[in-house]
Amino acid sequence: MSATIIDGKAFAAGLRARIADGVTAFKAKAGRAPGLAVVLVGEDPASNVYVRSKGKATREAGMESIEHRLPADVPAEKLLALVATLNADPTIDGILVQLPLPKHIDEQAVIAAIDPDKDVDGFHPINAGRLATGLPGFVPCTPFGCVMLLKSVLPTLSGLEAVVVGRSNIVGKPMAQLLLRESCTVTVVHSRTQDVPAHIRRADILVAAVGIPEMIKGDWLKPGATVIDVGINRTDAGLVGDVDFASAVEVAGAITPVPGGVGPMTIACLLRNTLVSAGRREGIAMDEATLDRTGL
Ligand SMILES: Nc1nc2c(c(=O)[nH]1)N[C@@H](CN(C=O)c1ccc(C(=O)N[C@@H](CCC(=O)O)C(=O)O)cc1)CN2
Repeated sequence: MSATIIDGKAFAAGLRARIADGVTAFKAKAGRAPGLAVVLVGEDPASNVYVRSKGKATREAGMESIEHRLPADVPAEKLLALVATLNADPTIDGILVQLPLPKHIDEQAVIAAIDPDKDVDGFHPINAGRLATGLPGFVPCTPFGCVMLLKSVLPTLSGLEAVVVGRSNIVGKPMAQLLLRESCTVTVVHSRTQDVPAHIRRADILVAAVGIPEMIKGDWLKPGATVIDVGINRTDAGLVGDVDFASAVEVAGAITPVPGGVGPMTIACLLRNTLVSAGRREGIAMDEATLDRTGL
């Protein structure tokens, strides 16, 4: 048996087209484009690529992209002052500080300084609390994209056993919350978990976000499971996920590839959150049901 390959690149292209339509409608009503400010500190090569891609995708969707690049040794106060300026700017609907930040800057303090209603990354503790308590807010882009991909291949998530591998604030924890919101039975596996394969073998849905190249093997999977691989690991053999694709594709029912699976959804969902933010800030109802449609 060979699994269905979940084409995140194609799904993200469809979502971005719906966002572009939404932006056109927003502009006609608001008389301005939604604005996304992205802040990059330092010269991390991967972050550089992601920030460039975000700017390009933002402009292609018809939005305003504002980029701020600060040197790696910038004092934290200067970064916090920039965030305060962006918070106060009425033309900015979304603020994103690219992670990771250099070691001398307290990431949590920077995230907490962003206006929660412009926090299109969904990382602010207020948005984490809103997600945990079922209130409307912003959901982190990567897990949000994972749920969209899951819904594109599964008729319902309700009642399914879901295992999330990894407990980061960016992916693992919000992913678990989102799956709970979809009425899954959720287990979070992490570095102290005993007998990880035994947990994974129970999973109808597996989300791997651990950052260990090809850690999860095909014979750890429940046959027919839906596998979402969030890992992006650069190895001598190229870019690989957290799941050993070659063995997993023979056992899973559906699986995301790396690259071309979850990654493209991250930027598409960022654009989605920015458009929704602009709509909320201007009192213009955006059709979230259409934006979040799960068919291609
Ligand atoms: N403030 C944030 N920082 C970071 C986030 C985030 O959501 N907000 N996520 C990651 C990096 N990231 C976006 O910032 C990101 C990662 C991967 C991709 C992507 O499209 N990946 C491609 C492969 C691209 C490659 O060759 O590297 C794929 O998987 O197909 C987009 C965005 C950490 N920081």
